[in-house]
Amino acid sequence: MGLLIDGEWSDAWYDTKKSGGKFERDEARFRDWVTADGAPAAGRERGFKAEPGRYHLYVSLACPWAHRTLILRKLKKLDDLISVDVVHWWMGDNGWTFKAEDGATGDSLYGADYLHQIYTRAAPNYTGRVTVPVLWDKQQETIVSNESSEIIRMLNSAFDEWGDASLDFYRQDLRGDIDAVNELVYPNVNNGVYRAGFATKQDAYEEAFKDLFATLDQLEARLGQHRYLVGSRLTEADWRLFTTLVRFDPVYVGHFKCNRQRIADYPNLSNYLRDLYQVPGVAETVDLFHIKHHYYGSHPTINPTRIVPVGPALDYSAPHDRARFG
Ligand SMILES: N[C@@H](CCC(=O)N[C@@H](CS)C(=O)NCC(=O)O)C(=O)O
Repeated sequence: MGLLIDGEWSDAWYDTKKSGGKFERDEARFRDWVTADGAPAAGRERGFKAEPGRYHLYVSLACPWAHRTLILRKLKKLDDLISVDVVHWWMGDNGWTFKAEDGATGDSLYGADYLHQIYTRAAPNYTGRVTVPVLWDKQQETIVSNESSEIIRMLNSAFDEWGDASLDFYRQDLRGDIDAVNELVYPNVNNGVYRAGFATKQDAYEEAFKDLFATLDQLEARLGQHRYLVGSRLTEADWRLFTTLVRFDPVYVGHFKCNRQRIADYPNLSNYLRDLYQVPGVAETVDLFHIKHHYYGSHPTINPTRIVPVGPALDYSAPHDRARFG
C-alpha cells in the first residue's frame, strides 16, 4: 500500500488522522473520456476516439470498482475490442503488482512489475494513489481514466458501433432515477463498507455502520416493489450495487465489521444478488479467491495474521424468486 509523490513511490497506509479516524477516498485524477467521434468531453482538452483494439483495462478481480468495468465489458460484448490485464490479488508495500500467479496475467503491454510504473509512464511526475481500474490508450500510451463510474459510461455507449448496441444501462429516460439511486448507494454502501472497515475511531466506524444498514434496509424495501433498482430494467445502478453485494457476506461482514446482518438475511437483496449473478456472462467476472485473499491478505492493520477465513458457504447460482416481477 502506498502512493506516488512527484513520480516517486512512497509506502504509506491511508491517513485517517486528519479526518478524526474517518476514511476519505481520494478523487480519481485521470478524467478523460473515450467518445464515439473522438471529441473531448465537455470541459476536457484531450479527446480519445473509440476504436477496436486501441484500449486496454488494468483491473483487479478483487476490486469492486474495477469489477464494474469488467461487467460492462462483458455484457456489451467488448471482449475482443478492449484487452485486459489482471493484477495480483496481493497489494503489499509496492501497491498492485503484476506477479503472474493465481490467475493474475502480468502486464502484457510493457512487462512492468508494478502498476505504479504504468501511472508514471503516463505522467512521470504523478502525485496520488495508484488505483484500479485504469483505462489505457495503447496508441497515445497514456491513461484515459482511472474513475470506474466514468469508464462504465464510456463502455456503455462509446463502442456501440462494434459492441452490443441493444443494451443501454444508462437510458436517457431513466437517468434521473439512476443518478438518484447512485447518490444513495455510493456513499452509504459502495464506499460505506470501506468507511466502516478503514475507520480508525469507534464513532467513525459506527456512523458508517449506521448509514450502511439504514440504506440496505431501504434498498430491501425498494426491491420488494420491482425487480431492479429503478423498475423493470437492469441499469448501471444495479451493477454498481452488485459488486458490493457479492463481496458482502464473504468479506465485508467479517473483515470490515459490517455485521448487523448478512445479505443472506435480507430476502429481497439476496434473491436480487443471485438474479444479477445469473445474468449470462456475469458469474465469470466474479473471482471469490481473489476477493477473499486480497482483502484478508492485504490489510495488515485490520488482519495482521493474514489468515483467510474458509467460510462462509455461498451459492450464488441457487434459484431466486425475482422472476415473480416478470
Ligand atoms: N474512484 C476510483 C476508486 C478505485 C479504487 O479505490 N480502487 C482500489 C481497489 S478496490 C485501489 O486500487 N486502491 C489502491 C490504493 O488506494 O492505494 C474508481 O471508482 O475507479
